[in-house]
Amino acid sequence: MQFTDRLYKKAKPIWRKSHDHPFVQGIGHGTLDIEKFKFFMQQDYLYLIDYARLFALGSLKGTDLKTMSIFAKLLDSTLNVEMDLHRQYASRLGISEAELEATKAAPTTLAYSGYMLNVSQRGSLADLVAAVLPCTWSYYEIGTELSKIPGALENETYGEWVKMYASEEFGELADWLITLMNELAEGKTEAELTALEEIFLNTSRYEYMFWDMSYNLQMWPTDDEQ
Ligand SMILES: Cc1ncc(CN)c(N)n1
Repeated sequence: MQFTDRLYKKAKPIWRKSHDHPFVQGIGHGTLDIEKFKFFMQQDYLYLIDYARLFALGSLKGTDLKTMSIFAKLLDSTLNVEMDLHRQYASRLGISEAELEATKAAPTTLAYSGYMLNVSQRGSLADLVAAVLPCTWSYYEIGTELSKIPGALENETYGEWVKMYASEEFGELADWLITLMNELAEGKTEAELTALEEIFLNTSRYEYMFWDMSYNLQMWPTDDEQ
């Protein structure tokens, strides 16, 4: 059994909750309230800025040119393909690029990005990959699953989103990170593997919280005006 099989098995109940979340199902069935999607897009844009930074850090921590160049590809793809989808959606939804970048981070966005960056900055390349893997892998799984719902890919509002995350190109990025995770896990002690597993489970939990935050338009409970 590969290390990522073990991770997948452990995280499955959490991932299942994300798949079944009304936000995710609403995208697949085209029934999601557009205000919730707008909120998600803006928060996700902020999240992706830090997610891109993680790939830059991966390139820095990589010890061979192949690893460095694949992280560079992940960085480019995040900044110029995935975030472009957000920019296009924002323009369709009447949000300017300046507004997108000036979005105030919600507590879950801040906590999730902060956790990933903290683990990756003070840890090893294996810690970094364990932190980002649920993001890429679970989105590919969600995209693929939603793409099987009749009409999901053709939906006027959410079809492009489903297409992006179900695409072969996005799947290749997830596959590459899976392979790297298994390579980096080789020779590690059980205690080290358990620590990686905990990071993977934590970002899986944050993934669920991100859907839930977006569905509930959850900002700071302390501020009246957001
Ligand atoms: C919160 C979150 N997690 C993952 C992804 C996929 N890159 C994303 N866009 N947003």
